[in-house]
Amino acid sequence: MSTTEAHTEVPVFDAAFVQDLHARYAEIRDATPVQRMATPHGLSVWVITRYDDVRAALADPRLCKEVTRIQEVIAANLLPDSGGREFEDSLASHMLNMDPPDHTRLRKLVVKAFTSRRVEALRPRVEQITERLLDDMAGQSEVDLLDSFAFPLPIQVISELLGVDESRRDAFRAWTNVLLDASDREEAAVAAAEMSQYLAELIEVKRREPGDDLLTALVDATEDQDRLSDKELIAMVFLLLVAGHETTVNLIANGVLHLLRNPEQWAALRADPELVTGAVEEMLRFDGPVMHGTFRFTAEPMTIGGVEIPAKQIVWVGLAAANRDPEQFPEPDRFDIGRDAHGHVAFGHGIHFCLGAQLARLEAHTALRGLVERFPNLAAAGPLDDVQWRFSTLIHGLRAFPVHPAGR
Ligand code: HEM
Repeated sequence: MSTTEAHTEVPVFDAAFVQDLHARYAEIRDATPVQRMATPHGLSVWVITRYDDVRAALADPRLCKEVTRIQEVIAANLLPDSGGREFEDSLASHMLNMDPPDHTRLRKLVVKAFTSRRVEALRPRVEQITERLLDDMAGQSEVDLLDSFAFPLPIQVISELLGVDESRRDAFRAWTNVLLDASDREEAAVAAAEMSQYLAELIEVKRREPGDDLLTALVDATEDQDRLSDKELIAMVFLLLVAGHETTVNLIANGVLHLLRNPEQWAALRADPELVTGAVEEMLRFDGPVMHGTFRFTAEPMTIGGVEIPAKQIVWVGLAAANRDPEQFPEPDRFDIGRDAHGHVAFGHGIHFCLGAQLARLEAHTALRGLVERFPNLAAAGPLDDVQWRFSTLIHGLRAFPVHPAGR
């Protein structure tokens, strides 16, 4: 069967699929461990949906990420006449798009700067920002939880950590949305150019005026007389900012959605806010913000879950599907903050395991605890069964989440 013939049959990963994500992935997982799909841009991909296969794939060096080959692999997997967009590569030379030894080298340098101590030192500031946002919500009968709380908290934290000034924060949100969502090619190119220019300026400022911040530490980070080049620094800061903008936001909002859909779980958390640690792990497992691992392709033909995949094929490692695999998590579609969610793959696995996991957990714990203590009667302002999900091939997040902070 030729690549083109195969596409007439394959399911499309589109807005309707995302709207019903977990049920659709459950059907696929029951039917086959690896399913061929197409994106609305006409890209052909293979999706891995079972937990064991997902873990194994994330640790398998035959699944490559090499940035310099992305363009070639994408071009080879586009349907004819798809008019698919080119990959924006000006910001793409970061470690999440690299294999060893380049990945190892960059990760070592950033780990030196992004230490546990630096993250832990942020705790009082994260608490302060959370308190201020909750204060602002207190006087209002209805707010969008995303705009008023879930977005500004991680954005402010990562922006302060890297030294992005206040006046550019809205621009950052707009740029990252354009680059991550299914948006048009010209718009993405403009956003990428504006963002790299701003990042270059920011790095220049830190060179002239070093501070006690992560960006200065990244500029200064050395290992065996090695350091990050300007291009690597720009791509690294871009990666940290995007990861810091698009992930924790949706962890908080998706998690609160499921807590409100399961009022007995919200009541349990309200009665004992110490349950917040387990609640956040279950939020990550049940509906984490990252649906698939990022771009990977087969360096050579390989067999996953008994399915043969030829070389140079794009593979989506289905984190969201794996986290609902009944073989790993009994009754996976039951949201239960008391369960042992240990082993979930919401932060990935292997050499690319999320570098920001400690920061994300710190933010989510603080946010959730603050919310349940301050607004124990928090209630959705719209029907909870009828929420709208954003269309993205990577991020699972709500378009809006109107709530009454003090209850109905
Ligand atoms: C709930 C929040 C978050 C989730 C669910 C999440 C998830 C992930 C996942 C799944 C990966 C691996 C992707 C792959 O293997 O293809 C990853 C990598 C990464 N994440 Fe996160 N992330 C979160 C927050 C953050 C934050 C706040 C930061 C930084 C401030 C961050 C920085 C990174 C970086 C730098 C990598 C690349 C690591 C590497 O290539 O070695 N993440 N994240």
